Amino acid sequence: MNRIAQVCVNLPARNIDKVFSYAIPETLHFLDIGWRVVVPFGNRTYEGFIVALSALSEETSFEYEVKPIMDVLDSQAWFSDSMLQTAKWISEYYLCTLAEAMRLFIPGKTGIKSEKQFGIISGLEQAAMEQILSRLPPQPQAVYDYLKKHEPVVLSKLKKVFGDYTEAALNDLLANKLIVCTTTAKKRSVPQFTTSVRLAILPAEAEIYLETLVGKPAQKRLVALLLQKEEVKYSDLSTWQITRDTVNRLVKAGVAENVKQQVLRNSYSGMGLREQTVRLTPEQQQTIDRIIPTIDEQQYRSFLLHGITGSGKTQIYIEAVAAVRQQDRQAIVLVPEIALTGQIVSRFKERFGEDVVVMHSKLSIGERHDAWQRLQEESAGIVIGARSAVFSPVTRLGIIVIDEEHEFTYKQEEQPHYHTRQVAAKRAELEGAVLLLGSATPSVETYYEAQQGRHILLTLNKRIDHSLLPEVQIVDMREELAQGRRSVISAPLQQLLADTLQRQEQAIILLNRRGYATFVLCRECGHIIKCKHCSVSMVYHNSSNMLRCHYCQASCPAPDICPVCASRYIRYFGTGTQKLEEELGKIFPQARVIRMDQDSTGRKMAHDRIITSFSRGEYDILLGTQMVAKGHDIKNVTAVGIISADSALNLPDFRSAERTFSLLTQAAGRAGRGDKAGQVVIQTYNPEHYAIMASSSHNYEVFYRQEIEARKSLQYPPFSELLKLTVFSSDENQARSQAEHIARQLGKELPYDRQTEIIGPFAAPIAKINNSYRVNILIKSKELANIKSQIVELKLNSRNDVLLDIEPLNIL
Ligand SMILES: Nc1ncnc2c1ncn2[C@@H]1O[C@H](COP(=O)(O)OP(=O)(O)OP(=O)(O)O)[C@@H](O)[C@H]1O
Ligand SMILES: [Zn+2]
Repeated sequence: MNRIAQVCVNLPARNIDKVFSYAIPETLHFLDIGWRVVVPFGNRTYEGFIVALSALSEETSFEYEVKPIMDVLDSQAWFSDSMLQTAKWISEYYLCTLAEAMRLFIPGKTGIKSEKQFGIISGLEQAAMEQILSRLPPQPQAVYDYLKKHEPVVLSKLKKVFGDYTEAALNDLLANKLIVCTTTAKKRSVPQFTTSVRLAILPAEAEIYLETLVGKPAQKRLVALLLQKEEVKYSDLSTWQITRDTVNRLVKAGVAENVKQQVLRNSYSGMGLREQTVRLTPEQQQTIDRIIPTIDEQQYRSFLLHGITGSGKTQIYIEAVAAVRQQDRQAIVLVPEIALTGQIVSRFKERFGEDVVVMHSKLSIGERHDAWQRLQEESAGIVIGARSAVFSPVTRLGIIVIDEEHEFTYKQEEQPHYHTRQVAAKRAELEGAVLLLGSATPSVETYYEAQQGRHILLTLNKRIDHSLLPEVQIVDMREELAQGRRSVISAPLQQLLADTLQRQEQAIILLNRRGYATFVLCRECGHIIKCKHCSVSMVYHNSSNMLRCHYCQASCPAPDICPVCASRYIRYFGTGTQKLEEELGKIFPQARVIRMDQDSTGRKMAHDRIITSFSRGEYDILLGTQMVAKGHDIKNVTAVGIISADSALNLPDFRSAERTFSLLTQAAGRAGRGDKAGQVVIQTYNPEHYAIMASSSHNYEVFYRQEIEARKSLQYPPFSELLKLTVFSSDENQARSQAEHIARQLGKELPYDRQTEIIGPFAAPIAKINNSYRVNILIKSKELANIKSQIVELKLNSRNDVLLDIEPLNIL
């Protein structure tokens, strides 16, 4: 033992953020920085990541006993140097523990599963032991006898045998010092293997052996088969009517042997490979000509590809990735939500076949592990996935593509609150790779950065095949009302749908509220039915006749009478997607309508199935929440209707205009992507708002110019940095007083720092979610560095009742 490893122990706790020293035993002499290992910690076993190594010298002294590393989890280092550095950067920038940051890079929360196990304490005097035991109830006695026979036994096994009273019995035994408890660690992702059988002797010898197998037809069959096929999988044995027994006999005789091979699980395999030749348009060619040379340089470069909807951005990504693969470097391609982007996956698969690995949130940990292993071993060169794929263990990164870079799903809404774009930039920078951001509606921050020269701006201004952007009509819903029309579907939209159906073309309708009625009110007493655990109203779902909370998923049967005044005048208000579906059915009884929202897409890949059958023309109208607006490329869609452009606009958030502009522009951009012209109807109560006007002319620059002025005058990002601090408590007063205390503490330093402003504390607009009250503090600063170090000093980052969101996308 002459080397010491500094290990980041993968502890769930937020209040322990340091590395610990462990000795590297002789048997694991090959260990190096980046390996995942198993280490003892306290009286348990944990996964750890080696972050540094040092030689053990005479002078080294430790405050604690240095224990040896117990085991390894992989057959090579999991973290490359740049992955490790990215993790360190994340922990400093987003104020989380190093373990939290490193966990992002592994499949599952930890690579090992540890479990308690029990054994009896030996060396007790028989008489003394029996005396103690006799004073205990029968259950502990039974457990003790069992342990004596079978020790060591893991907790789950004991529970199976002894049921509910297991823990109480164990506690009794532990308290009386009759048994001991330790933990065992098991690797969580057990690789899958197939076993096959093959000859262990030369074919010529086998031919001779075959002659000796008189009266043993099964063995004879197997030897003959092995001579012919070299190898037979265990799983195929039954097709030849050969049993395991027969195999075992031949193995015993030394004639055959078993071979174990690892199977890599891949749920997307089976997608076809089709050669395709695409001739790039001159615009596409010019764009790719600017990217390729930088890929050859192998230096960090960052591009913003601003291309209108339907301008062929995906093809640019494909060409850039192909250039990276030619250099034998690897690519990470990020999409907002994999379930909604089947099209991009299949286009990459068509071009690159098995070289593509798809990361999906519904993959099992095992499948994820295998996918990552293929990247690590470079048997695959391209990974496509949602935000977490930015952490893929590719060994030689050449490019990171972020499609639809403006999407909010790139921000993780849980601890640590990282933004994929920033992590990607950091990784690309550390590895000398290209970062390619693409969107028809770039985020204001990214576009500003491009203006400042931090990204090279590339533009695509034309749609493929000369198709035109759709014509957009804005319908003022106040006028509709003045004309006595109360339907959620305006006259112009109804006309557009009728024309579209008549031409046998297809329509997409966007309504950003799911359910049937969005609130339930008693006409008599005015009571609105709210969730018991959250401060929001319950939404009525007609398919189940239930009220449901969209925040905590609580549900209850829809009431017939008011729970407060017992009146029968219960009324349902507000239109959700379910009600809209019903309305459409009334107006267009012959139309085939399919709904897509969270309620209709619960099962695995349901999104994909809905989009596929809609694009095959099995439905006329696709209606749903914002997921219908995302990236689909369906040529026969010529009409798009937006029921309410205002739902995002009315949020008290400085990004509400940006959200509205991009949602409308993206939704409108689904129409007229083939050779038929598209038409769009946007319904609104704010027809003169600049976000709505700009989206009706698909004009990003016009929107951006107004928006950036507004941001500047209010000093919002990109002109400042934000930090949101949320205090949680089940007690409303406690949450508020804690938040006030924190605001005072942080405020003390501020007189010297004019650049920083503390807003709040204020109750979050939805003050209570899942029985927990939330009070926010928003900090706005030219430079957050000071305030961040203050937060660390006050240890606010390690408190369990405080959440920190650096550069929040949701300030409410
Ligand atoms: N060079 C080309 N020749 C012919 N067709 C092309 C070419 N490039 C792209 N396409 C086709 O044009 C369509 C639109 O391309 P794509 O989906 O990449 O657009 P996009 O820019 O990503 O649009 P959006 O931002 O709306 O998602 C696709 O059907 C694609 O197959
Ligand atoms: Zn609720």
